[in-house]
Amino acid sequence: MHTKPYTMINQKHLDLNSMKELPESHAWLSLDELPSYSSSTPDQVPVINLKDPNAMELVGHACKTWGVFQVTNHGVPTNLLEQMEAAGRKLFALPMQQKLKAARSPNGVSGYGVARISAFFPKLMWSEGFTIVGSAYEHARKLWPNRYNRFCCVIEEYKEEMNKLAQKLMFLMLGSLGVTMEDVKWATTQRSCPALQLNSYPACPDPDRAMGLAAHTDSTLLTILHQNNTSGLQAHKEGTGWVTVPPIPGALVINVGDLLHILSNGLYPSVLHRAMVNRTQHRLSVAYLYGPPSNVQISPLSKLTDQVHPPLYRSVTWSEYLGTKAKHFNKALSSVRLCAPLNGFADTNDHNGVRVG
Ligand SMILES: C=C1C[C@]23C[C@@]1(O)CC[C@H]2[C@@]12CCC[C@@](C)(C(=O)O1)[C@H]2[C@@H]3C(=O)O
Ligand SMILES: O=C(O)CCC(=O)C(=O)O
Ligand SMILES: [Fe+2]
Repeated sequence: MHTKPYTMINQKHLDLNSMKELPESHAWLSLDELPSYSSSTPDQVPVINLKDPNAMELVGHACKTWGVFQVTNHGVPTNLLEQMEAAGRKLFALPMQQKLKAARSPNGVSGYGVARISAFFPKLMWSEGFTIVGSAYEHARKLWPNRYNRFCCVIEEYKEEMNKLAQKLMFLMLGSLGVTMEDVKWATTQRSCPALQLNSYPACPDPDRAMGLAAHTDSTLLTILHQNNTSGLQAHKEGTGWVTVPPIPGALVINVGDLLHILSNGLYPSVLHRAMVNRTQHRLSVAYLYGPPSNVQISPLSKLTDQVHPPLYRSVTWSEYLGTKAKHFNKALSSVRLCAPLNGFADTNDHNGVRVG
């Protein structure tokens, strides 16, 4: 019987795990499109113990200065993080043909596939992803016809714990701005429809020319990221450049997303981040993308605006913003901006200039 060589299932779904060389389709010309500044004191992403009596103040400061921080003592059981990681590992270890049974449809949100931001770049990324919005059941059944139950249970439990942590973080982030949960009633009264994004970055034969996940901001209020023990996540800080967010066992990474940027009227800028790959280790990450209920209008909080600080953004719903992001990618935030910044320069987060590939 004639069997086709397995690596190329279709143009976009190369089996990266079996590649001995970097194919041209994945060879990026330049990975460093944004400047890095040398500094004698290395700048490090803050690590915050959520049981610290000053946690609110520390969170506020981290949101203002970095837009990213790590949290410890967050209340999510370590064994659940381990189970989630194991579930992701099991999923990505399936044969490509099996994974493609749960492929994300061209206009769909959930399922297996390449990074959806690939459409904005001339080169492909060294990663594969699996997105879950709502129930994982339909896709899990296609992946494991007789044994999908365990996977679905872990996902549900993980989402439940992440939702609790997201609420806690919202309380701290808004509290540090002097805003109460009363001022944002939807945050406690209506449930949001978060997304879970599992990312797999196989070991790469030529990591200096490959990109795991290109620089982007998340469209969320906040994102909670669990990374395995392999580094790769980098955050961009104005005046510093790209900084690695090192894996700390048991800690979770928190990103400020575009909707919190809008809600805070730019006081908490969303963080530009990317994932790099390495030669020897397989990296795995799980992102919980948390936003408001999809049809709630999000605009700069009135407590944060006055005549001197006018609202900088028009109101948008999360679902509208996701559409804008899908169309304009890193220009989405400036596309909903009302007034030009006072300094006459682009929005701090207007990363239109990011050129890659
Ligand atoms: C809710 C969502 C946010 C997201 C688009 C999505 O519908 C589901 C996946 C999310 C993700 C994860 C990787 C980075 C990102 C930019 C992407 O392409 O898909 C985000 C999207 C986002 O935050 O806009
Ligand atoms: O893998 C990572 O560290 C980053 C993942 C990420 O940015 C995302 O899923 O939005
Ligand atoms: Fe992200």
